[in-house]
Amino acid sequence: MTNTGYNFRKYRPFQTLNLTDRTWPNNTITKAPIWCSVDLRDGNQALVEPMTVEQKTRMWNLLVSMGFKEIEVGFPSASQPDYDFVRKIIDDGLVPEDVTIQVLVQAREHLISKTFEALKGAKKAIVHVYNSTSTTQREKVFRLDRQGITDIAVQGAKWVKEYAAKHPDTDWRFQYSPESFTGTEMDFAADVCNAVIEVWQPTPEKPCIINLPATVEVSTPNVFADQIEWMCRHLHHREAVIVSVHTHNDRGTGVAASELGLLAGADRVEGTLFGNGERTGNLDIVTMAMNLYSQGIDSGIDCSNMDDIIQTYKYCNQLEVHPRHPYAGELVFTAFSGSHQDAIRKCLSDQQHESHWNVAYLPIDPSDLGRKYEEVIRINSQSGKGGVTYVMEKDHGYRLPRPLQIHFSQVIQRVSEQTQKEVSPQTIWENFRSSYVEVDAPFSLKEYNIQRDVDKQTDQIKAVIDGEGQKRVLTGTGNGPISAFASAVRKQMGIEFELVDYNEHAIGEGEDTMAVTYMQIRVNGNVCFGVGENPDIVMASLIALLHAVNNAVKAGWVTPISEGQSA
Ligand SMILES: CC(=O)SCCNC(=O)CCNC(=O)[C@H](O)C(C)(C)COP(=O)(O)OP(=O)(O)OC[C@H]1O[C@@H](n2cnc3c(N)ncnc32)[C@H](O)[C@@H]1OP(=O)(O)O
Ligand SMILES: CC(C)C(=O)C(=O)O
Ligand SMILES: [Mg+2]
Repeated sequence: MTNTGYNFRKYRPFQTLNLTDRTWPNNTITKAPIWCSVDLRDGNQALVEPMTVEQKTRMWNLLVSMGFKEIEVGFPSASQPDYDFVRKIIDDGLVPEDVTIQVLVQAREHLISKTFEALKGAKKAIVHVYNSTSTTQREKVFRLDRQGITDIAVQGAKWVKEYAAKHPDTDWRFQYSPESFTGTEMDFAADVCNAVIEVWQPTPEKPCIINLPATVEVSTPNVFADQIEWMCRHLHHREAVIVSVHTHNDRGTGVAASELGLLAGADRVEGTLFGNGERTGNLDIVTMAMNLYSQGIDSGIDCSNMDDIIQTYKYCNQLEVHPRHPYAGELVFTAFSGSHQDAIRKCLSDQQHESHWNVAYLPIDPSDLGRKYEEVIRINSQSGKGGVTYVMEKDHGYRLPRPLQIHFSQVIQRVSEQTQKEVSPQTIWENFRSSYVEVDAPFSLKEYNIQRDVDKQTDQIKAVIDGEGQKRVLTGTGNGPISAFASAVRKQMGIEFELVDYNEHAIGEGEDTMAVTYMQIRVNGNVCFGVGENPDIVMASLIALLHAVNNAVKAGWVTPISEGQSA
């Protein structure tokens, strides 16, 4: 039943910006931005249970190891764990020389004072002060006009500057965010930021950061890009200002908005691993970094141990990573569908001849992220011959000829339809063996002997076969061992068949090398397959032929005669 409150008329469209001379659509991203992880602050403040100091330390170590050079470590004036954590990384010397810690604070003096107390002894730090500037917040929350909101920002900027001056041993940098920027009129956003910039008087040598947040994502990313381009044009001392974007994901386009923000002139992005953060989350830095990586750009962020990153993320945030999460999810490199598997298998086998990664359906090489190729192709009822063939070759070294690929994939298709489940590589292997390799009934080959007549170019075979309670000695002649054996089977066992296809290859190495042979026969219009393996290639071929014959007998397509009967 429809919920009567469900009414789109309750909402109005987002405001766009009339920026007709926008330049960002013509730009491309050619280098990584300055990254700032806000996992320990924005991510943390959105958790059901905020991180303990121990969890924060684990997350910190991960972020440092991944290569982040700017890390917002908390809101130390807000809570004891945040304060204690900041003290811990400073007192225990856990901050590498090339990493700058950042902390967030409201534009309120007692909180700023506490923040500087928390940072005592830091070699360098970014103090990030914010206040809300949007129309809604001005009217409903702060009940102040534009001037009143500007005064809060300017006062906050002054306090930050004054407290910094009292602690000259630290190399300070300042950051300001007009919180709820995307809900703010652009002229006012620029005015507030410029007022703050004028207080700080940044220089190119000592720039400040103006961070423009989509605190709530309210528009399509192109509108956000217009806003960023407009701000970049209107900020004072642009050469001394690092423009940063901080996107959230309310409309599901947090990554797109940050990427377009870079096209529009931003220098820096704030975000979190896998996008953990308020409501629908922040910009997902893993995705954005991997998007760059997959374009041949050094992202500066090391995601090569993706499973370790996920483990730490889960432990610290008590959250899961969705199986479809870009680059990281358990299923994102997996193809179940037949045509995808076929294309992947063909591209992978040709990849060695390519100068760059060129594999259909796989935007990057899964092994770059520590993922195994076993995860790439998995088999269910949507899979065709490509997937089964891939598993047989990748896991076991069996290069099935095309007709057998088609036949065997139908065997596996039936298994998956019956079980209505994914078919594991182990089940594929067991079915392969029971269908073609371990088919020693009703007949099995015990021994054989070949005599070659060099003049006539023929082979005469004598083969001993067990089956149906008797031992038979078959003899036959042909232009090779297989045709000699085939002739003996036809004549002495009364099994009429046509040899359709024969393939073989070696498997294993050195003393363990085995011949694998694939035999396809036609019996009364029906196709049967057999596979033989043996160190001796002739033996392997004869076994394969007998396995194909056994399959025909088992299917009831032919009835062998007993010894003594004539064919
Ligand atoms: C978009 C973001 O992610 S912003 C970051 C949000 N993160 C957090 O809030 C997490 C940590 N925060 C906290 O624990 C608390 O907010 C504290 C401890 C910092 C402050 O708590 P409180 O003193 O109770 O204040 P609270 O945050 O509720 O703010 C209420 C008051 O501060 C004012 N205020 C809120 N934000 C700001 C700001 N950025 N600058 C100046 N004043 C502010 C409000 O107008 C309100 O004033 P009023 O009491 O006169 O009506
Ligand atoms: C504090 C600011 C930057 C923030 O997290 C937001 O606006 O989303
Ligand atoms: Mg935020």
